Amino acid sequence: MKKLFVTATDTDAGKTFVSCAIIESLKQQSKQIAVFKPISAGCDFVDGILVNEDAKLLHEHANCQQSINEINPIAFKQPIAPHIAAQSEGCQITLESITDHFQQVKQRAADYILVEGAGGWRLPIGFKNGDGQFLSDFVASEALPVILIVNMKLGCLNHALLTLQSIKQSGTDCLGWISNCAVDDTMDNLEENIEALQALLQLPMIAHIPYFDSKLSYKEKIKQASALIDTTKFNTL
Ligand SMILES: Nc1ncnc2c1ncn2[C@@H]1O[C@H](COP(=O)(O)OP(=O)(O)OP(=O)(O)O)[C@@H](O)[C@H]1O
Ligand SMILES: C[C@H](N)[C@H](N)CCCCCC(=O)O
Ligand SMILES: [Mg+2]
Repeated sequence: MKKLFVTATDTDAGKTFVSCAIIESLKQQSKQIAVFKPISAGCDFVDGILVNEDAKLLHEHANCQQSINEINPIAFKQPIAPHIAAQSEGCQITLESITDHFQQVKQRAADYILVEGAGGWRLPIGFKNGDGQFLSDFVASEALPVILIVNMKLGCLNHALLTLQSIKQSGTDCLGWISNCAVDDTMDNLEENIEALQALLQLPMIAHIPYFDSKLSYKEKIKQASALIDTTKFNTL
């Protein structure tokens, strides 16, 4: 069973969008894919349970018959930093609970487990005796290979390099990176920025995903994006 952790330079960089494209690309190769979005913030009540849009999208694309609750066990209503949402509800997010929930996903007969982060790499989950705890600690403890999504906009070079530095400091392997135009295709010198990232990150490039016009349906955008994913980069897993 291969595992992937999808992180990004920031929230709204396209982690869910690219995750769905990766899943579709792997499904083309008849793979079974389970998914995990351990923590979400920004949910609606559906039939009495908190449902997050990312969890719904991952549920729609994955093919291991998981429940929404298995995919996304820790969910908060407010679209804010999850540890703050937890505090305001009088609870705490713990590494142990994330690890416990992940055990259930690992029982699935899947070729791949794709895990989507929340926010960026160093997402705080809480503080213990003055020390921060981060979602990246879970990734390191499970030794999940990381895919870094870079949202191509001014400032992304610094964000991408800091993120990779921190991934390496965690002792975690970064499998490759994906450039994603999540907002539009109008970044000045887009090509030169991609070249700079290739030179500076020194990571396999798994895809360049352009901005897909908002007139297309989400399904159609994902279909087109999935054709751009170079899944041969997963062969080393
Ligand atoms: N290449 C793209 N073309 C068009 N729209 C995109 C593209 N990438 C992302 N988007 C859109 O940008 C928005 C943010 O993307 P997404 O929700 O995947 O970000 P995220 O990193 O998963 O955010 P979060 O931290 O909340 O999980 C979504 O509306 C998504 O459909
Ligand atoms: C609500 C949003 N869409 C994300 N799911 C949560 C982003 C948390 C970011 C925390 C931070 O690094 O400041
Ligand atoms: Mg997301």
